Amino acid sequence: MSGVRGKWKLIGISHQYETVSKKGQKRELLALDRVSLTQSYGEIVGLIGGEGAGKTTLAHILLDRLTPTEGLVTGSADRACWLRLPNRRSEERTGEGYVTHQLTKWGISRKKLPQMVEKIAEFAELGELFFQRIRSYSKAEKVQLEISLLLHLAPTLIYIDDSLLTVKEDFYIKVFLFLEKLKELGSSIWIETNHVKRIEGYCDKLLWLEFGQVKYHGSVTDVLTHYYEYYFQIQRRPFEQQQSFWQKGYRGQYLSQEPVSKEIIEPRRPVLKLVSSAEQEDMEKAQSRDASTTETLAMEEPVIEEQEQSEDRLADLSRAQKNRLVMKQANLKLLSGVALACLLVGGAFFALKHSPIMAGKQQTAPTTSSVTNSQPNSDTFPTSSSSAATALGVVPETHQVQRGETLSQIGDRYGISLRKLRSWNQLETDQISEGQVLKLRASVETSITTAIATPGPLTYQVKGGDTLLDIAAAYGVSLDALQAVNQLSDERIYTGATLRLPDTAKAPTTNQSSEESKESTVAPTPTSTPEPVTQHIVAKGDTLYAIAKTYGVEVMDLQKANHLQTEQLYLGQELILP
Ligand SMILES: Nc1ncnc2c1ncn2[C@@H]1O[C@H](COP(=O)(O)OP(=O)(O)OP(=O)(O)O)[C@@H](O)[C@H]1O
Repeated sequence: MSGVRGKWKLIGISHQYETVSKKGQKRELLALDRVSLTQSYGEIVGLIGGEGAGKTTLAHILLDRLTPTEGLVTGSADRACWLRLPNRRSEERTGEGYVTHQLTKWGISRKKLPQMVEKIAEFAELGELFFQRIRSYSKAEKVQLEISLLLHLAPTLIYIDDSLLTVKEDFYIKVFLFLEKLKELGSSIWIETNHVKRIEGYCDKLLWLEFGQVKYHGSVTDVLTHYYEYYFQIQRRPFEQQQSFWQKGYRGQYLSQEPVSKEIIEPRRPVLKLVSSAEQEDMEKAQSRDASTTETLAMEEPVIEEQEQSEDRLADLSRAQKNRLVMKQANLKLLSGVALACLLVGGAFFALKHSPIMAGKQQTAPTTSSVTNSQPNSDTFPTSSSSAATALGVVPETHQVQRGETLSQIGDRYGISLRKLRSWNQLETDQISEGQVLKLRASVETSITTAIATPGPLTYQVKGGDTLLDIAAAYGVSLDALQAVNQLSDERIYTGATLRLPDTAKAPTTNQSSEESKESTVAPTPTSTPEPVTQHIVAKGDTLYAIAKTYGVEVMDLQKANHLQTEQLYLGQELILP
């Protein structure tokens, strides 16, 4: 195999799945949300994050088995494969028969076959078992067979899942020693795991995903510092609060609460999937970031496993969702459109310049955007422009209407349905005027805060992603009370619907758990002066700036009071209000 140099570049990768509830309700689930990073070849990357964080989805995209709904992937892998156990049909073969069959499929010549089979058998440490049917193997033995085969194919991209953890310790170490050799040859190695401890010593980098978003990507030490701090903060809270916290994050991944029309279900056309080698070469040259040469970008269809992908996905879905409902993860939406664009444009600019598709899109620059927060990412692109962000599918928070623009044009530009645009901006018609600032995202917190800040009837207009529980918690009323005043028999609510708030509703505290809210139904009315608040618990979507604004304090004072060196916040973090 020839050595491979260069980098993977993932720019604004998003992926949506259509899910169907037991009641037949269709909803869009954002499994990956604007994932952007660069990752050098020749390194082992540990992919961590809770169940349903998007690891497998990302793997499918890297392996070119799935086209992301949005975003750009550049990378070079002329032999890509991942560790999957032999399927049922293959299990009828002997280890030897299976290995021979797979090697033949990969185009290994007849001459080389016997020698390679022998090497693989030796590495697999299966002894006589190698000549018996795979169906009699234990899971660990199947993994030993499969990983030995994969390693000897010397792939340029190898994706290893958690099943590697089932093998005995000495075999495990042997695999990593072999991976070190592959690294030297330039292979990209991605290892997915929910058991960080087992892999941390072997990885060069960690990529931590939570609810489809990149939390951190960088050195093992850096990422783990944040990773443990994050989980520690969550674990310190009472169990009910933890559950409510995970559930909230889980629900937040759904783009809509109501049945979606066909228009929304259909995935948006990806901006660009793989760029050609020439384009990538141009991009890298122009960036002067490295003098790497690029090889063919066509990722070969891995023939190692023959299982139907759809079957796997269904299994994954039920497992992930079940587990997550019990308790997992959190969603800290740290990336904003423009902050992300800042990371992207350096790399993106040249891709845009050299890609005819992107070049066309560059004309349509969003005119406004607002920064919420950015997130550390060790490999980032320099400076930004909003046009690049738009072209890459990175949507800013707002858009200022230009002369002659229509709502539908704006929707098309950002890939947002008219229905969502209307609902997020509380538009009764499609009439918009020049200079008007339109929201391009739904935000429970923002809308709740706005609602309470504006004197008027005690109502709340449901936004995409809201749940009844969130709204009840935010206003400090019980779920029952909210259901009762709105005569709701269940928790279903629809985007755009106007909900009455019980008279006991108080100023929103978005970080309140549902349990807390149930206990605090006796509260001042929204018109009365709220009690002085001394602390704020960081909730989803919070930024230091937004918190400071809400409480009428200076960002610097907030930082000082909480000894914060940066603007980085964590979900559940308790902030003292100066
Ligand atoms: N084919 C699919 N259709 C609908 N939803 C899906 C599909 N595949 C995955 N999902 C959902 O997308 C989200 C991300 O799933 P993914 O399998 O990528 O996560 P993961 O990090 O690999 O999780 P795990 O560690 O449980 O394997 C989950 O909520 C999952 O339920």
